[in-house]
Amino acid sequence: MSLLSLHDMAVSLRGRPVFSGVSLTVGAGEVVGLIGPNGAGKTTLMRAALGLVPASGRSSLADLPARDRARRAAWMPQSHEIAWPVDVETLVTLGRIPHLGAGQSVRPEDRAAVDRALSQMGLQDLRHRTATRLSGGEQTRALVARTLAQDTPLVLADEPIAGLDPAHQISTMQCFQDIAAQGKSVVVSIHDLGLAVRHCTRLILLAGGRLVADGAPVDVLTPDNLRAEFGISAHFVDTPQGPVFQPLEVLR
Ligand SMILES: Nc1ncnc2c1ncn2[C@@H]1O[C@H](COP(=O)(O)OP(=O)(O)OP(=O)(O)O)[C@@H](O)[C@H]1O
Repeated sequence: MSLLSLHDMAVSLRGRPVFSGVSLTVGAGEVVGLIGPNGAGKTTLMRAALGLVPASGRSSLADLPARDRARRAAWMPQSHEIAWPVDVETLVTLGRIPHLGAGQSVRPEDRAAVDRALSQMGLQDLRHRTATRLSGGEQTRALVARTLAQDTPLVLADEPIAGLDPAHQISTMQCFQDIAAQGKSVVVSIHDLGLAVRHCTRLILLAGGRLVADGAPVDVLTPDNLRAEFGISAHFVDTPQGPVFQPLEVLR
């Protein structure tokens, strides 16, 4: 079952091409890491997939009415700033809006989804704290929880682990794997290639205005791709504890 299908997508911003010719399909049960150097177009690609930025080509999500799209895909933007001084529980409950009718109050199943999301992000003790007064990483976790509470088949998250401590980076990626094990899928832009190879089932490398590679981490993070697109060398080995990837040197 396809949860997202992009065909020949291209975006130009202020007359400057960002990328073109991007086609891909995300099926059920995937954790897809969207990787590429700064400015490669990862954010723009996810926003185009959601219909949030004008694009040519086709996205299976972009043309849906906003409410239907919000029931199919949850979006966590790159900016982890929280605008309103509401408590964490209220913030996370906002993720349930697409499931509620106009004027309908929160139902037991919405509370259950909120509780589950708070627990997945380890936020139970912070649920009554004012979200804007949390630390940066705590605010990020609250926003991930809001995205999870939306309980959609697909999650698109833009650098959701940026700014988290190592334990929360790992547990957030593991949470995405758990979601995938339930048949949902996650597309996550990520700069930490070490965590990407350990937790993503598939990597998509965007660079130089095109989709350079799409496949298993070992097939995408080849020495050639690392040199040509990131300008680095790396140590990448399989160990009994799983794959270990360590960037080593800048090559240019
Ligand atoms: N509103 C905008 N107007 C003009 N150009 C933009 C706009 N937003 C982004 N761009 C440009 O589009 C390109 C892709 O940006 P994008 O944020 O998608 O990259 P990214 O891969 O997510 O980068 P990063 O890893 O730094 O977050 C960049 O060159 C950026 O300068």
